[in-house]
Amino acid sequence: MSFDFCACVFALGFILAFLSWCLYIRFSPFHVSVNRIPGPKFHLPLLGNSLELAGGLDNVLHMFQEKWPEKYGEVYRIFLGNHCYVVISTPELLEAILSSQKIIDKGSSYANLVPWLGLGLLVSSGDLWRSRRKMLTPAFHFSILNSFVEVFNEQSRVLCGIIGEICQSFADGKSEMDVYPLITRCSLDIICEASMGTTINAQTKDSEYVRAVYRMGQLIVQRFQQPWLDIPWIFSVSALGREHNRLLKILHGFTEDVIQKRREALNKKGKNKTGEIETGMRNRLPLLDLLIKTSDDGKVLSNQDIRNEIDTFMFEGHDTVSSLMGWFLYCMATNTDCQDKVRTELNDLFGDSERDCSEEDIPNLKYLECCIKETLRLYPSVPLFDRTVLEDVQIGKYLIPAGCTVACPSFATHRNPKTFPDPLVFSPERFFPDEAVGRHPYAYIPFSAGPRNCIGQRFAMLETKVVLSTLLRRFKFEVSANTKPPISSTQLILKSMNGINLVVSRR
Ligand code: HEM
Repeated sequence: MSFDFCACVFALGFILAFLSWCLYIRFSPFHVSVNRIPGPKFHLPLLGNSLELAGGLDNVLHMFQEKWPEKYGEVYRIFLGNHCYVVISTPELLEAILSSQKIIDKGSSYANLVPWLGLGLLVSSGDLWRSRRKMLTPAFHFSILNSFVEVFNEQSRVLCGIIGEICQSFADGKSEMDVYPLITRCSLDIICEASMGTTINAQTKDSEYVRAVYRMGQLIVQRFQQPWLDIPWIFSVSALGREHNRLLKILHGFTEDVIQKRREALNKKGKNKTGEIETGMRNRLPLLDLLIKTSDDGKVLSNQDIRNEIDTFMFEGHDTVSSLMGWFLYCMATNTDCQDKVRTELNDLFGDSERDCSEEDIPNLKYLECCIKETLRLYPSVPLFDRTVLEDVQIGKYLIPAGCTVACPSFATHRNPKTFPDPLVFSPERFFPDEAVGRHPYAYIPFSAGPRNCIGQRFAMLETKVVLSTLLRRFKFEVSANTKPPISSTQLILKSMNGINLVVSRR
């Protein structure tokens, strides 16, 4: 066969395949439904519309939450690979999705988390999720949460010590620093103690485990950017895949070791008269103790089940809180009038005293709470989360066919001028009770909403109030005119691509 003939057959085959593809995405029942939803007219096989996401991680945030909603509206659909995402930022339609007891399964974007987190609470679905959620809810009872205030204070003091030392090393007691890594290590120490009852001293010591937690977060995002790594054998032979497996060993090894030691310690301490395990830690009940207690020696929960839940809390419970605290300090530094108002509130409550922030102080930190809420409006730690639709569902005027993923872009939802006038202005007063009257409950969803909302919401609010009030009592935060502002980006969590660089000085 001549070369020309082969080239003709190939060209013809290509044209036929292309035409079939065009017919398929125009007339298949699935596409007939999704094509009624606004979105790009065409998408490529295997790639979908992913090419539009090319560039840095800041572009992913920009396309999903600014460019596409601007172009297509509050409901649009997009193909990533061959998968259809329906992105919804209308509060009424978000309510229909998030309050549903049927649409509770997570989308395919969570798959990369499974090797590390297994089928822990964040990733699991159906009855497994229902039973675990019920089992874990008591761990977040306010009486247990309040017992962690002591840990929040201890770690806040360590953080202040570290920041104070950096400031002191400069003649004018003022230093520009990236506060993000410092805050992250503080929240890691806190979540480790709360979930495992173990101190890792991430703030003061180098640790293989801490390095592995950091690196795993980055690696999961890198994997999203390289869709060919979704093919298991390619991933397993790639440099990233080999590193992934090495990190998994460290992460799982650490958690397994802690579980084993804690089990032994609890067995030694034995049980008190009421059958409760005595932890020797006053009222403090790390999540691990609850899980070991519930496990009934492996009959209800295996060691791996326990590990999955602990790893989930380590993942969900530190990066989200660090993101919030980092952006909060940035908002304070750029809105000094608000920083002054928080400080006045703190002065009224604590005066010059160096005492800890107690659980009784928490309800009095009203303006601080509004500032935290406003930070989460502008910079929601989880800027996009999703649900898989297992059965066709009518949402507003659109039929979303089974197999689609519905994405909830809290970042875009929170910047909608219809619900939040002058959306880019930092205004904590929006959360004063009078101002919030009449606002749709699903217009503000930093912790998601409905049955699959964040189980750690109260924990996070309590932790951030203690840590941030302690920081603002001791330090002043400003921005330097010469430093570039943070570039927000989606890295599962909303992070700055260039750190959070602030000028910090002692008060
Ligand atoms: C500022 C802090 C936090 C924010 C903004 C936040 C936000 C969220 C959001 C939006 C979800 C829903 C995700 C989805 O549907 O895919 C979620 C779920 C979850 N969060 Fe948080 N979170 C925070 C802190 C925490 C903390 C401190 C913990 C643990 C102590 C935690 C544990 C979880 C878990 C286990 C889930 C899965 C719940 C389920 O599916 O039933 N989160 N969080």
